[in-house]
Amino acid sequence: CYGNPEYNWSLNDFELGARLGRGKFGRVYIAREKYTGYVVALKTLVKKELHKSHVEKLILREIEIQSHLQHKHILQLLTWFHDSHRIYLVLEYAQKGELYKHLTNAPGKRFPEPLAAKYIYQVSDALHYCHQNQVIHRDIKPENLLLTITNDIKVADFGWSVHAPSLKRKTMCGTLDYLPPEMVKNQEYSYHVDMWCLGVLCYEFLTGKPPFESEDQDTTYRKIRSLDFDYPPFISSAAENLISRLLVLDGKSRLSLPEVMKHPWIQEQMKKA
Ligand SMILES: Nc1ncnc(NCCc2cnc(NC(=O)Nc3cccc(C(F)(F)F)c3)s2)c1Br
Repeated sequence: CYGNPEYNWSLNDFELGARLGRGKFGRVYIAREKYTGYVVALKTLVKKELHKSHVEKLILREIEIQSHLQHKHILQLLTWFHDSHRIYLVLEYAQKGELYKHLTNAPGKRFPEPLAAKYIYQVSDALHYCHQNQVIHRDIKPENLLLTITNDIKVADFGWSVHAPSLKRKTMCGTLDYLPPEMVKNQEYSYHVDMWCLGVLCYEFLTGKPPFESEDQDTTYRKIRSLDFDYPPFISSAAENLISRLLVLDGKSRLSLPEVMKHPWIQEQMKKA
């Protein structure tokens, strides 16, 4: 039966539904496990694609890391299997899908402060749990956050996460907007990279744009290294205080996650959420 760890899952155990999204390496479908009727998200990854981009090890590391993490704000990897062409990740289904779609559809492409604070709190909670398990996520951004039916955060896609401390280059990555200075300079880094990304995320939630966004990569790099960004007039001073204590060039001087969760802006705004 399905309880025993030796059961070999296969595509035959699932009825595939609509496509939920597509990534560079494959697609995500909503699916139903035939025996229990349990609804999941099925992420398919094309082996040839993974091989071409030399990321096979990353997917195995993701599976290894994810199978040890269990937290209410981390999207659960339920199981995985593969066939001749593909690797399949059987994931918890987040009913409200990708958070970035809600961000781009929001008025002014930004969240009201109470909602932004709630999300930052929940991402901080998930990251604190990861760090307690010696895992750095390294890729916190709106595209990797999902929302449940109750509008709560699920941190997803540990494809780039590593065990701390690390020097692993994040070679092929989408946007540079979230890269911390220590990674831009290819220096040794640790958990603090996630705090930097949290600062970038908070700024983007409140303004609709990441702080160092520019036309070209080099300008983005330069702005990150010189901390060249400013706050639009509508940002509250409490929010500005939190962001300015996360977007700090020296990783060790960034606010810790418990301090983020206790920050006055978070506490104040969550009362209104
Ligand atoms: N509504 C929804 N409810 C649940 N899930 C949804 N989408 C899937 C979210 C994901 C969770 N985990 C993921 N992991 C990877 O993608 N890993 C990945 C991918 C490529 C390469 C690599 C690597 F090989 F480079 F590491 C690793 S995607 C949606 Br929409």
